[in-house]
Amino acid sequence: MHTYFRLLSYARPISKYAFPYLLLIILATIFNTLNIALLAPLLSTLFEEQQNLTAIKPDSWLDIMGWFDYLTLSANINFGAQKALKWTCLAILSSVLLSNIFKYFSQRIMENLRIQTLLNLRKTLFDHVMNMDMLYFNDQRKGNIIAKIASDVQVVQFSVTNTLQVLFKEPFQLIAYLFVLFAISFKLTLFSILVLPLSAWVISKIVRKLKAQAKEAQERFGMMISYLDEALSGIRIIKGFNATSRIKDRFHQENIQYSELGRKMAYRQQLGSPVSEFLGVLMVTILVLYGGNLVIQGQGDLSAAAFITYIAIFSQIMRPAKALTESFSMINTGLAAGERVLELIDEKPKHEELQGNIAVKELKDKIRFNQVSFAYQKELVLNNVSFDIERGKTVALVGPSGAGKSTLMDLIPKFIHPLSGEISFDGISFSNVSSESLRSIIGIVNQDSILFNDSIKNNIAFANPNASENQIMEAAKIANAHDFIMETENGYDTNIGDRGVKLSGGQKQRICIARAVLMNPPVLLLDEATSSLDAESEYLVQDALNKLMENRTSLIIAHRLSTIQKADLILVLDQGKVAEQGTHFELLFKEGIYSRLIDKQQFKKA
Ligand SMILES: Nc1ncnc2c1ncn2[C@@H]1O[C@H](COP(=O)(O)OP(=O)(O)OP(=O)(O)O)[C@@H](O)[C@H]1O
Repeated sequence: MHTYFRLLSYARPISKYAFPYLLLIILATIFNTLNIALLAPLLSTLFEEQQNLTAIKPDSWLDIMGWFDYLTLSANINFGAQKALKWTCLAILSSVLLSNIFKYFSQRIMENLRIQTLLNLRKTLFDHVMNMDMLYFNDQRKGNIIAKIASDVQVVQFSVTNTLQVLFKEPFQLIAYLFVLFAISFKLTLFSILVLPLSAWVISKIVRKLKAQAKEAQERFGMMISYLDEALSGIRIIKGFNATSRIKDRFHQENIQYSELGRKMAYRQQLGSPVSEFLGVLMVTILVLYGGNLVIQGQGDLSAAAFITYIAIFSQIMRPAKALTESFSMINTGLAAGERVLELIDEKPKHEELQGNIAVKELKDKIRFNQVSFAYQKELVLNNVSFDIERGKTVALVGPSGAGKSTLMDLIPKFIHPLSGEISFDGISFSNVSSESLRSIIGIVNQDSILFNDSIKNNIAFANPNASENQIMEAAKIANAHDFIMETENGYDTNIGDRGVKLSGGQKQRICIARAVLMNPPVLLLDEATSSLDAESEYLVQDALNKLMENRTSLIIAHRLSTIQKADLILVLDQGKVAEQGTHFELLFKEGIYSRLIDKQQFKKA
């Protein structure tokens, strides 16, 4: 129940919807009940003996059936049977019309509430995911997150608001029907109320298992989205490795399992309806036998018309009862999805306390690493690393694969936080520096050029959406990208496809460089591409990078000898430790790891 109310809190302000909804639903219920209750006067108008009619005014206003009889009989006596029939029909018709008008507007209100919940919940989820720290995504399946935001939320809003609708509406309808039933025959209604809980018990037995199945199904769906995402983003590799049939098979297996679960759930869900229908008819039969006997024996004051009306209403009473039980079966699916959604909302960023609130604007002196260690799990990936990145200088990171270069670089924009030791920015501890301000002065140019399915213009202006066309063009010129951009179909407005598929490797890199040029950050983090480009493209990229690095403080994961040679400081990382540091010639002279790396020609001679 706690889950339910938490989910419902996303429909805030609920009072905005609740009061008008309640009012409309009460009106709709009254008129809906009236039009069935009017069956009795209709039948008596048709079948009553037309002689010696006397209309008796009922004693209490609560005796509605008595009032109906009184009014129709009065009409019958005063205007004749035909006119009375016309009046009754008109009353039924108006009542149906009014009930439907109120029902329609109540549904509109509920729809607004549904949309509001969906909007709020999805926004909260997405905002929350975007605020999580980078390591969170390490342990998460992307598909699972997508499934939660895209589909679970939909299930939640549907089932939660639907239950709300049923919970608000059907009890009123139930009470209204019961009220009329009691008005027709107290004895018979008392008898039937005793049999009602039986059907509720049988149905609850059927739906109990649904929640666990629903949860499993949603998790499977998340898995399927994950496979789909991996398959689509890795399509080139999959085809290249002739792995299409294996991937198809894996997806198919997942699809089968998901469908199987869906089938089991549907079977169980669908069992609810026929069972409750059968139980309903069973109860009506029992009533017909019992009540019919009362009528035949002339016991009690039940007329034939009242008895038929009674049966008509009683068969209707099963509908709200059925809707209630069905919505309880559906709420299980909703709650299972709700728990998955709330699980994500409750996930807290691991290092919230290290966000810091001192805003930095520029680097005046240096970024200092003082005995910094870091571990993703247990094993130290960085071990007591100390060095300075001085303003205006270029520091190159070199070392074998897995040495910890990218990890070290991720520490600077505070994507991850040191396990021990301290990083400081102009003497201010990183834990006090606001991540946002820090990131606003850091430009990142990555190996896997992250581009979005948008125009070239918008991709370059990503960090600076208010940049003018001229500024964008200038940046592209510095990044040696302007010429090829002009050759594309729509120039700067050309769409580059998913992750930039329509561009070559070198072109993608130059767009990323243009993006950094436009951002014009004082500090630059650069991961030099390892993928080989042709000589021409290589030259253009390298030239663009050189221009980008001019007059900036840069930390580079270097793969090119030319970059390394130019660096003010080279940091040789090995198994998480700074094995050597110095300039190119100092390190060559040492004849340590660095000179061996150079000997092995691990660097590109660009
Ligand atoms: N997100 C992660 N979760 C867990 N372990 C990680 C993660 N990223 C890297 N590692 C591990 O940390 C170690 C250092 O990795 P890192 O990527 O920093 O090395 P690198 O020097 O940049 O390597 P390369 O030159 O191959 O990119 C490796 O052993 C790697 O397995």
